[in-house]
Amino acid sequence: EPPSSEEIVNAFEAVLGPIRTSRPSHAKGTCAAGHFTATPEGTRLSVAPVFNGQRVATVIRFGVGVGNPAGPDTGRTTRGLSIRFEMPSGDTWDMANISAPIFGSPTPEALVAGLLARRPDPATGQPNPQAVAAFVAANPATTLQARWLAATLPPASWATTPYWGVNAFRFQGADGEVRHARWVFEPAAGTQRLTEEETRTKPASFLADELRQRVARAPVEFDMVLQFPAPGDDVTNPTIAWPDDRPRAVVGRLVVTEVAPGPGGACDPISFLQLDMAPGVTYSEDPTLHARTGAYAVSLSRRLQ
Ligand code: HEM
Repeated sequence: EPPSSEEIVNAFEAVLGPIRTSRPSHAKGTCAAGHFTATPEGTRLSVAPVFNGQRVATVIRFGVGVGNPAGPDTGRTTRGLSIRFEMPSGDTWDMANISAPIFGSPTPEALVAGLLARRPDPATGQPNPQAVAAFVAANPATTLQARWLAATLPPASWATTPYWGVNAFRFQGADGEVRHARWVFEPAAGTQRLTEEETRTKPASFLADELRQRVARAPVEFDMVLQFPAPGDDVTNPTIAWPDDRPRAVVGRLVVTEVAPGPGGACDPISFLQLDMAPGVTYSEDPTLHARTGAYAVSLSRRLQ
């Protein structure tokens, strides 16, 4: 039995305290807006309306993978790119992507157990080191994302990192064929990272102003790229990336044209609910994907109370 959405959000609260107004994950963020247009290849590979080749308006949120809205922009955590596609029909499609190719838990069970193992001990206010060590020893897959992040300098800008969707999905093409794929948003500006020294000297909050200045000069753009698995590649485990040499297809371009002048905005009182969208883009068998939407909805209802 996987954990319920309430049990998942309760586990975040056990570590961070009750959810008030900010998200328990990617608590820090800035709203933006823009548009997305599928390439002809995207229209061929998915019959979902978002890939029909027309310009689709988007609500965007750039985030920092911290539990505290005042957390630093310089830490070895993920950055986020969340997108709500608003179809002219009024339908929406949401996604929330991160600046790492892998997730920190192979299953929702491991996510909940990992959070509970890190709950502060009432006596010390700190997690119990034995409980954390025992959990990690029993769940080595939960260390892979942290190891990737420790070995990779943080992005110099929200505009200069790839953002991976991480979970695999099933794309139904115009030919009726259903193909598993993962996506990544590749920055048109190229990948640029902070230097080791900048991770110590940059202010705790620089990403929002950097993006505002950048977008004031010219739109910030990303290519949406699909990656297809080879036989034997695991479509169910988000802690393992598929090798780089797998076939890829550029399916669309995201253009960021506006950044909110300060905190708040259209991205704040919503949650990016990754729904199972039939037809065109549906869930794979990855169990963490199935756990997301319900947990995001419970989190949203608690932070809007
Ligand atoms: C077991 C799987 C997962 C669970 C239970 C989970 C849980 C959550 C929750 C509760 C939130 C806060 C939602 C809100 O209040 O609106 C959140 C946000 C977020 N998650 Fe996940 N998550 C999971 C997997 C993932 C994966 C695989 C990714 C990577 C692509 C990811 C990326 C994000 C991002 C970027 C946000 C911030 C969204 C925003 O900007 O509003 N999550 N997650």
